[in-house]
Amino acid sequence: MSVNDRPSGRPASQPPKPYESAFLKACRREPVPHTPVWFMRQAGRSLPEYLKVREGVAMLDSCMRPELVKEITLQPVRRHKVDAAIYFSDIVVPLKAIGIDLDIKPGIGPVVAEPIRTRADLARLRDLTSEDVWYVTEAIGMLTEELGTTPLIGFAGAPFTLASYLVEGGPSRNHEHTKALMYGDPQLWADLLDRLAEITSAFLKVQIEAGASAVQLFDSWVGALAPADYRRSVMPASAKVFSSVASYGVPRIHFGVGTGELLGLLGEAGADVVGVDWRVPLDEAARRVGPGKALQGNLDPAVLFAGPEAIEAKTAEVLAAAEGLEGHVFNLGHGVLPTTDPDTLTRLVASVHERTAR
Ligand SMILES: O=C(O)CCc1c2[nH]c(c1CC(=O)O)Cc1[nH]c(c(CC(=O)O)c1CCC(=O)O)Cc1[nH]c(c(CC(=O)O)c1CCC(=O)O)Cc1[nH]c(c(CCC(=O)O)c1CC(=O)O)C2
Repeated sequence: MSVNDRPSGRPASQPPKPYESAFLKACRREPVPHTPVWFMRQAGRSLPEYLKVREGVAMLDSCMRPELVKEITLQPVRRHKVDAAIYFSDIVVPLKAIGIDLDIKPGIGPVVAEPIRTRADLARLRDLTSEDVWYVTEAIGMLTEELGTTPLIGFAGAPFTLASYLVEGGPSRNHEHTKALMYGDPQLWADLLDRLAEITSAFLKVQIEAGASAVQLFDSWVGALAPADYRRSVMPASAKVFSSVASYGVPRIHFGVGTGELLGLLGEAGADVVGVDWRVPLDEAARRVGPGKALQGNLDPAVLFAGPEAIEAKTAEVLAAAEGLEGHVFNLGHGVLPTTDPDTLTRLVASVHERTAR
């Protein structure tokens, strides 16, 4: 059975639904009891309990063990009382699942053994089936049971960011091979992004059908592009991903770093919620995105190192800029930095809840 024709029904003993949660209401731009909060990278290296359960287990191996994924995903929900869980995985997991030879090297990030740069290489990007990622379905089944009314966010890397890892062979500052392909062979580039859009769509569908109640598409590196190039060379693939999951009716969040000039286009690609990094205040971001979308963000993750008074002041600034928004999900402007004191995160959640209680 392909991912596309899987029934979307849940088992007979249905877990309590997160539909009325503050997080999903904010995504739908409905009134909320308080501004919901979650953090990108809320699970992971900032938490001692994460470091403990990860001891001796390689990153990608940990993503393929449902019990461990469940435990790691729940850790920040228990500790910080965030309004949503994010499925513990990594953006390269679906590529690994279709047989791409890659690893996540500690201190470096994803490294691809044989980069994808020619038309012949495209054949290595086969379709993803739900069987390839059986552990995702199993982990999400367990998670939604335990989470009850707390929503679970599924996620995937967007075609451009995945292409950057595949073409460069690893993390890259300037994306020179990626851009060389994009500008130098537009047809091969379009075919590569379309292939990645198919894989990403299938991966998000698996997560939604297993019980994820929102999804976030991470286009982390797309801020490296000018708007005209984004519109021409990247937006069609990202739009294909968003439209492929539209019929499920779950909120679709779109996030990238350094995307101030692209915010309108990130929304236009088909997002219900646009994620904003710390470089653009939320009121200005709302003008750039236009009506009909919620925003997510945008405290600079480095502010969490500045001490309680500065954290409170910067939090108040973010909330003030968010005051007139149609919908606001509080988050950092990018992932939690690994050396962040987790207590600052717990206090931040409580502070946002207190300041915005209605
Ligand atoms: O700089 C680079 O290109 C490498 C980045 C890198 C990736 N996976 C990686 C690393 C190494 C590392 O973080 O040290 C490797 C990676 N992925 C992850 C972890 C756990 C952690 O951060 O402590 C780690 C570190 C592995 C370890 O514990 O040693 C898990 C992960 N990646 C991701 C997520 C989704 C999320 O952020 O909430 C999550 C789940 C977090 C959660 O459950 O709370 C997403 C991800 N992975 C990745 C990217 C690309 C861009 C970026 O990180 O800035 C992105 C998207 C993004 O954060 O913008 C690639």
